[in-house]
Amino acid sequence: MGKLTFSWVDYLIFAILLVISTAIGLYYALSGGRQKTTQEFLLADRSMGFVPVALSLLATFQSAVAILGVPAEIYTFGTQYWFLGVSYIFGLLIPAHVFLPLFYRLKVTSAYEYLGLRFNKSVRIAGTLTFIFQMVVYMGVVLYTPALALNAVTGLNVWISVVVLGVICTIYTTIGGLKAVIWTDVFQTLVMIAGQLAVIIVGAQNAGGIANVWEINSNAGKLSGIDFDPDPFKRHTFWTLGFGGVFMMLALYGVNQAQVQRYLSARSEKEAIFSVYLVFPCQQLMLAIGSIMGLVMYARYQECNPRVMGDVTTNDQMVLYFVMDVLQDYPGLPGLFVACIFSGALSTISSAFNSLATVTMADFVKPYFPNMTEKRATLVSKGLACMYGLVCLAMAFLASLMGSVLSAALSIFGMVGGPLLGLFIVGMLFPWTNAIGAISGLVVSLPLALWLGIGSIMYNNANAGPPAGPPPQCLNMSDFTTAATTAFATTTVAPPALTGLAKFYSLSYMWYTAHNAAVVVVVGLVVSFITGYTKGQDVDPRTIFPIMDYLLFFLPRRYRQKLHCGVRFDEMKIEDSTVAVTEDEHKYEDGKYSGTTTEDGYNIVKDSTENSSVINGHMKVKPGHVILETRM
Ligand SMILES: CC(C)(CO)[C@@H](O)C(=O)NCCC(=O)O
Ligand code: NA
Repeated sequence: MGKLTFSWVDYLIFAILLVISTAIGLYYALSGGRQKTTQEFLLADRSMGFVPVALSLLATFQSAVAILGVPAEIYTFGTQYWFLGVSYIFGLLIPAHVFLPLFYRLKVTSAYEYLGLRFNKSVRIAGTLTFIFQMVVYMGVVLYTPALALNAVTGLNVWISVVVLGVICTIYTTIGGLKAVIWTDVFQTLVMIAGQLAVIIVGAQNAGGIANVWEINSNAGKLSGIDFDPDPFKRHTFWTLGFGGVFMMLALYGVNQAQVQRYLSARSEKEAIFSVYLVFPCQQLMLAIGSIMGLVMYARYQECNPRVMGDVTTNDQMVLYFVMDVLQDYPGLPGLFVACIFSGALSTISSAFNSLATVTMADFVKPYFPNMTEKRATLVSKGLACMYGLVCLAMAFLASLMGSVLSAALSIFGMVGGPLLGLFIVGMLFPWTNAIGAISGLVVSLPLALWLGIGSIMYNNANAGPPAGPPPQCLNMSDFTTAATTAFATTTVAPPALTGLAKFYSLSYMWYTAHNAAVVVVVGLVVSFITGYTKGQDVDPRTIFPIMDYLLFFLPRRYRQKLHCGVRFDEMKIEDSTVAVTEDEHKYEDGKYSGTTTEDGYNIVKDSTENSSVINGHMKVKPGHVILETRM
């Protein structure tokens, strides 16, 4: 197979992507508040509507890794992976209704401020460092993947792509702030969808129509039924994907700063929740597009696997090989597809730069320089966004060491995102956890997770079987060799039973997040009870999620209250609300609000009123105000 040749139309389309992305950055550098405040640069002035927020949420973790990885996965192993879509239901509902409202209530800028409010400064810093580590490693994979794949099929130098991507992205992120990041995400998402649809349409046409594609895959047994095998060591089953996947989604959509920042950039909490709802169909669409492309690929290569023929050396090159194969005669389309995979990468690393700048600012700079001027703070934020861009370039070198990129990326989410999710879960659901417990949980879980994850990657690389996929019955191919047949024959040999460490390493990577988060929770609770657990009345009720009220909603209030373990949720409710004070309810004297009923029906019995005031007939409860006692 020759290298993919680009016509001038292809170059033009690719150039348009880069020019429009940079132009959006320039537009937001010169309009609105001109990126002069951190509110604008890091939080888009909290002015975004739900549609751009949703598309941006979608684009953050949808990079060239998924675009190249999902079809290759489906092509090789059949459609089982598609069941990951099941996990999106709870994987998005829980972030929308548990994590998001909590961050809004606490008015944080960095998600890890929560850890400071719930535990202490050390836990907050540990959380932030974990996040930085996760995103920096992930960025390396995201930047390197498209560059490597492009190199394989077009001969374009890997480091040229890496530098073009890194530099363009650093520029528009640094000058345009979060508004530019979100609007380029919107544009790039559309390019991603267009590029993949073009390949599917042309590919399906060549294979005799989509119905034919479906039938070929069906006859070959590629359309997997639901696999209910509970074995957690099996890579993809209904449980690993549909259940383990929920935890991966929680780590990404619940507590990852990149996404939390998008929630906070929305006009209102309602608008933010709505954007998460809108992510659901979009995410399903992306998964379906990737999966169908895998099926179309199979239909084309059912009789002759390019991997076995030696034309393709890794699974990650399959998609580009296929694109080159079917789009060659359509000038412009190869360019569109390359624009599509670059869009995937750009929209991910731009989110990463901006969120990394935000946490570094909020968790490391602001607390130590509280009097910094807004002008200087914005300048520092821009410097940070730019610095992370350069770090990301360096990380691309490291990524060249990983195996299959899709499982590598998802493993990173679980290896580092899992322990981080665990910190939030043990904080939000278990009031007894103290700071020592939380830190211990992280300190035990993270190394264990890295050992499991890296061990698994190394073990699998060392024991990688011959290429799987369609049989090499390339009888019509002149370069068919017996070597290929021999290579293929070994795939049918049953894998040996695994024991000891090998068994440990073979835990499905889809369970990583859940497993690693669970380690934090168990260690966190055990250590808390050994070192003296925190009493319910001593934690800030705003940092706890009253899960019992939801699980046991049918119980009468007074029973449920007993299950609050002393956490003063009722006070929080009033602190958060505005109390309606009608004429005849003005029973209070000298600023005492006793006898007042709040809007949600609580009767204030006792309070401390120094921080309260009556505004337009409403009692406004200011931060710091404590309602000492309430009754329903
Ligand atoms: C994160 C999910 C699973 C969410 O659908 C998906 O977008 C995905 O497989 N991402 C892989 C990582 C990446 O594309 O960078
Ligand atoms: Na992306």
